[in-house]
Amino acid sequence: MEKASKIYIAGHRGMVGSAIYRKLQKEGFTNIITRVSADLDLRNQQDVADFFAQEKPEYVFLAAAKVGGIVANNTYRADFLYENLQIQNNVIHSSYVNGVKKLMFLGSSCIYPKLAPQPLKEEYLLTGLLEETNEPYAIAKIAGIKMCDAYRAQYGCNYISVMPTNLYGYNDNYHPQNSHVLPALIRRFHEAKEQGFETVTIWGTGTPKREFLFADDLAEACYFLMKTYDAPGLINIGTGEDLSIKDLALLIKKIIGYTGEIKFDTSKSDGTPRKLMDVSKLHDKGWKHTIELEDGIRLAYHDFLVNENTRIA
Ligand SMILES: NC(=O)C1=CN([C@@H]2O[C@H](COP(=O)(O)OP(=O)(O)OC[C@H]3O[C@@H](n4cnc5c(N)ncnc54)[C@H](OP(=O)(O)O)[C@@H]3O)[C@@H](O)[C@H]2O)C=CC1
Ligand SMILES: C[C@H]1O[C@H](OP(=O)(O)OP(=O)(O)OC[C@H]2O[C@@H](n3cnc4c(=O)[nH]c(N)nc43)[C@H](O)[C@@H]2O)[C@@H](O)[C@@H](O)C1=O
Repeated sequence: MEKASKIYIAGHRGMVGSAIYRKLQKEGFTNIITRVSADLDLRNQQDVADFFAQEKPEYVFLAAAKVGGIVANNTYRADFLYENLQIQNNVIHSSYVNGVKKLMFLGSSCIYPKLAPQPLKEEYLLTGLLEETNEPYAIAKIAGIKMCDAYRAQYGCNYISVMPTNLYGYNDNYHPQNSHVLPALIRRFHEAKEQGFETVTIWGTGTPKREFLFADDLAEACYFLMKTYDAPGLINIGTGEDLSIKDLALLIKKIIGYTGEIKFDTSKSDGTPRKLMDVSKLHDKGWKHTIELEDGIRLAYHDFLVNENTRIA
């Protein structure tokens, strides 16, 4: 990628897309194109075809998707399948039709079988049943990986698939029901502290383990891989370290300074018991994360506070 290369970031306003946008701007790229969903609904095949024919980007970061936590995934099963298939089919196909040199598709760690051996190696894909709560989303993501590989096989497209672990950071989604666990707990502990609630309720048993990568670290990895990785298949992006939801809650409780009690609502699903990524393939290529969890949570909490008054949901 040259500094004047025409780069399209699909989903540039999202947590991941905005982190990639910041990274490319910091690196001095001068020809980045973006569209908000109100102006270009990526579910609309003709509008996407017209956009690509008109703009002809050379590089594409596909960070647009319908994204949410375990309850959102399990509630809007049809939307997670339909919208993500539509978005990725349209962007990947229109990229091929218009000669995009390289495209990066963002998948997710949920593509792996629920009970696969840990840590998760890339070759474990499709070796077992998926976690029920986010199967629609996972099926869509797996289809995206296979579509990139199929367009490489048939048309020679250099379209790569990267699998991030759970992410958090600036511009995260703090919706009380639809968000992921880390932003959800930042908001819940903050509001409990501000309003003097005696207890904070965590969903599930607190025993599942999760790995968390700061979104700006992910953007660094995406930039690194867009420059250096040209292979079919998939590559994991994570920290290689995980912790239990209970320990995550205790860490966020400490950082926010909440002094009440924690309760567990075991009527809510735990989801996958563990999904620690094996990141040796990425480490062997020369990239490692730099932002550790406690520092990252402090940065995310500050961002939450700064944007608290303008938050819609
Ligand atoms: N958050 C996480 O923990 C993880 C995320 N990922 C992946 O990273 C990518 C980005 O996730 P994240 O940044 O968290 O998500 P966000 O919800 O923060 O951002 C999603 C973006 O997608 C855009 N979008 C959604 N639907 C449409 C549509 N119909 N047309 C056009 N744009 C649309 C939105 O655009 P607009 O703002 O203009 O409406 C938004 O900017 C996704 O592929 C996700 O699967 C992978 C692993 C973990
Ligand atoms: C990135 C990844 O993210 C999702 O999978 P997930 O990691 O299971 O998602 P989650 O962050 O929502 O939950 C993690 C764990 O945390 C527990 N938990 C406790 N209390 C809250 C809580 O208040 N909110 C949420 N959301 N979870 C909570 C929750 O019960 C679960 O045990 C999918 O999008 C999947 O497709 C995917 O790609």
